[in-house]
Amino acid sequence: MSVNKEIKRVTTHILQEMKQRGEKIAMLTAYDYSMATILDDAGLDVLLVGDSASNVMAGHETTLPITLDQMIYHAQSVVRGASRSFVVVDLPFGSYQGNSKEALNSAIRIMKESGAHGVKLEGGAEIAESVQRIITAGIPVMGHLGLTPQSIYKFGTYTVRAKDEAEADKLKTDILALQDAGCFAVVLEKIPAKLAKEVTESLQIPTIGIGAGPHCDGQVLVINDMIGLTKGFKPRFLRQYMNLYEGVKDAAQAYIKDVKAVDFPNEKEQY
Ligand SMILES: Nc1nc(=O)c2c([nH]1)NC[C@@H]1CN(c3ccc(C(=O)N[C@@H](CCC(=O)O)C(=O)O)cc3)CN21
Ligand SMILES: CC(C)C(=O)C(=O)O
Ligand SMILES: [Mg+2]
Repeated sequence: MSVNKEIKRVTTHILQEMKQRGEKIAMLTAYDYSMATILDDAGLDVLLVGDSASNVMAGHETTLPITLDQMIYHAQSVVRGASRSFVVVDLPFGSYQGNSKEALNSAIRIMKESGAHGVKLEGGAEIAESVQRIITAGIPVMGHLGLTPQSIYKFGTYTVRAKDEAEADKLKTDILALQDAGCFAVVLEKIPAKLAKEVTESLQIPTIGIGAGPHCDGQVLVINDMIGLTKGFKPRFLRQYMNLYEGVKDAAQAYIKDVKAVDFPNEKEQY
């Protein structure tokens, strides 16, 4: 028995228990080591290495261009910073839609090369076979329904999903398919709060909402959005906890001023 202080890692089992006792699951995205250390220390239950890295890290307009190799690089950095949080990694567009073997290979690469604890895939019944195959290999899978940004060109907009009955019925079928395939949780993005409540109550596994109301078992936001780094991005579902854009800009301008004025470095800041 090791005498080292044990760090109790959040597991999928703990997340199920949280749903059962009504404790909400707090999840945020993370893409790099420094932010992961802060968020892990703050007590986040789950860190998501989101393919939103394509937008907020790389500056792409959509999540489509980011590659599996790039996701693994972000995941490795986050895993090094997370001692307690459960780390989930998005399988990027093009790394799992082909067939279930491709999906399994991509999931295995993420687990083997990054040390993350689970993967997330967008889609419903059409990916259930892939989900099942990944879970059979021992890899925890999180689902993602509602607004699925990897299929943005099928819809053309980022508007709220499953507002009409047909789409809501499809989501209900899809989420059951994901639960039956063995997903440990499902992200619900931009769907009516009433629908999210209904499916959350009907499921055994936790739902994690983003723009899906207060009745989900947990919430997720993109870290850059909630600390106010993504200037001009203020959808209704977003709560901004700081304005880091202005904070960093002010700091940078103070630095410029000090450098130009030969105020920095001073006597104490040199050798
Ligand atoms: N920075 C960032 N935050 C995110 O939440 C995020 C990403 N990037 N990239 C990947 C996806 C895309 N997501 C999005 C993108 C747009 C809206 C959105 O609601 N946009 C506008 C317009 C919606 C409309 O056309 O009605 C809004 O103001 O609501 C929501 C989620 C969520 N993900
Ligand atoms: C918005 C969350 C759920 C996500 O998938 C991402 O950040 O990529
Ligand atoms: Mg994503």
